[in-house]
Amino acid sequence: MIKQKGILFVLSGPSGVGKGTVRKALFEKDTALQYSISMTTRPIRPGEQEGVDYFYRSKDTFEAMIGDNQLLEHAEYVGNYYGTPRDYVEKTLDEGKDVFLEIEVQGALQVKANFPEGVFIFLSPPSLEELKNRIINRGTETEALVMNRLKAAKDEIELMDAYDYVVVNDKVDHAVEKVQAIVKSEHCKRERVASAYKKLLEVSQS
Ligand SMILES: Nc1nc2c(ncn2[C@@H]2O[C@H](COP(=O)(O)OP(=O)(O)O)[C@@H](O)[C@H]2O)c(=O)[nH]1
Ligand SMILES: Nc1ncnc2c1ncn2[C@@H]1O[C@H](COP(=O)(O)OP(=O)(O)O)[C@@H](O)[C@H]1O
Repeated sequence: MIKQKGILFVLSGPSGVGKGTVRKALFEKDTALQYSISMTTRPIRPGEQEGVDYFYRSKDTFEAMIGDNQLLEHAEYVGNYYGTPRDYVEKTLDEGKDVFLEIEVQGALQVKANFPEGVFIFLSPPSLEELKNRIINRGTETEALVMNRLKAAKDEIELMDAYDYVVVNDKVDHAVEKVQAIVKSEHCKRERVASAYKKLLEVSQS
């Protein structure tokens, strides 16, 4: 019997909406999802670790990887590059394990164009006012960068339609539960399709 490939889940949405927070809370629960660690040219922040939060690389190294087609997608976001190493994703899906990406909107749309069978989840803020508060409270950005990120967020929210699911991040626990429900439902859907396919083959062979 052919081994089934894993499912690619993509969590995306504007900066500051809580993607990182929701993803970390999701991975603290018992989950079989495999997180794909991204590569970035942005400086490491206090408390972050190489190979845990990101692979931190120079602009030259990043551009060489783009040239070698080693990234599944990449985007320039507020002055820095971010990208998903292709090898890890392909190898893990081939092993039958689900992969989870947490990326910004331009990158998610590139993945969708190349990998339409993925499951695309848009994490939405309860309001733009709350999004602004979250970015300011996080305290990682200067005032000019906060405004940049908010401007980007308004454009990104307009792209919500391209996603399979929208999850509002009102409370972290609620958002995590909704993402878990999506993962479960996608597995059920796949099992139903696989079992219907198996039955059809049995009928045609009898
Ligand atoms: N396209 C793309 N975006 C990414 C990737 N990794 C992280 N991002 C996104 O890049 C944006 C900026 O990330 P970061 O600098 O860590 O800031 P923060 O998420 O706002 O704390 C966020 O929206 C991330 O989700 C990636 O591999 N590809
Ligand atoms: N549901 C929520 N309610 C209140 N604050 C939140 C919620 N989710 C995330 N936050 C806070 O918002 C800020 C941005 O979250 P973060 O996970 O860094 O966003 P992103 O990864 O989308 O840029 C952080 O300070 C985080 O603690």
